Amino acid sequence: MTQIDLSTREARWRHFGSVDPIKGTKPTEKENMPDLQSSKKDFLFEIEHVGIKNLIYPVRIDDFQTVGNFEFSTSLNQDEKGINMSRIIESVEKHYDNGVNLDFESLKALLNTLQSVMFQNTASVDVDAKWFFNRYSPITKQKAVGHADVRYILSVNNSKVTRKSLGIKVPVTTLCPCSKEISEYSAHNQRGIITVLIDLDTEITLPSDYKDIVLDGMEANASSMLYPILKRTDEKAVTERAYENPRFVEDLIRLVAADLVELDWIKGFEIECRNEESIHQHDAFARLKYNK
Ligand SMILES: Nc1nc2c(ncn2[C@@H]2O[C@H](COP(=O)(O)OP(=O)(O)OP(=O)(O)O)[C@@H](O)[C@H]2O)c(=O)[nH]1
Repeated sequence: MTQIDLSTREARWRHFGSVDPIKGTKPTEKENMPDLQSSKKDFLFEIEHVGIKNLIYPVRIDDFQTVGNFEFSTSLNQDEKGINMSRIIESVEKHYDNGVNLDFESLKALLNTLQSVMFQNTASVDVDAKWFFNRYSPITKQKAVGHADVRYILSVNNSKVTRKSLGIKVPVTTLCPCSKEISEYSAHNQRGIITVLIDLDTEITLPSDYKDIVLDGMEANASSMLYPILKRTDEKAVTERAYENPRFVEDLIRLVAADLVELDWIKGFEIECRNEESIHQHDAFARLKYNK
């Protein structure tokens, strides 16, 4: 076998089939490239939302750094072919400081940047992230880090906020009331996953702990909330609390709704609880929607 010198990357690439680029005929300088997106004529329809989704970017929630999955969009007029999508991430970068702050004020500032660089009246963001927080065990008060999923949806039209929504998803324990009622002893319980999507009043200033208030409404109404650390005294308390507070999926969403309905900064909501049943292969669920 003839010996080929494969000591450089280039030599190895060639060896594996790489070839030189062809001498092209199209311009390579930006100023000479056609800007198709910016071409103007009648494109039949205006578009409500055009943008990017599944953009994974670092975010900050309270003291924790975490990861956001973003959808950003703007409107597009009938006479414009396309948006300049690279400007979306350029706008995100303008508001990036060791992560994008996940709160409504910071997202609004980001949307205002997007509106101005895109020359569009409306802009929207829909972002999901893991929300970490300190959680203390119920009796021994041992601290650990718990988490829920949080979602922010914000839309602006000119200087007006047209949609402001908060979503939270958290797992809890639900103990079956029927099983408790009919059995000589014990009761089956399961992991319930509660999801709320709340339509917030855009005119009312939110309390600083709005996320915690909603999370408390979701967890405190369950048979038990979940804890990262439980010592024996904690485990006894959690087990007995669940037995004392049995909940169907229907009970739980109604009790969460009763808490949310009292809050004047909430205009409406959708709540779902899905129980991963421990005595079935299927799940049980209940969902309700309420507008004040
Ligand atoms: N509008 C549009 N852009 C797309 C689509 N698919 C990919 N692109 C993006 O087109 C982008 C490049 O276009 P622009 O953002 O307009 O780049 P540019 O014209 O050099 O940017 P500006 O100098 O800000 O005008 C890339 O970021 C691609 O991701 C699509 O379906 N529609």
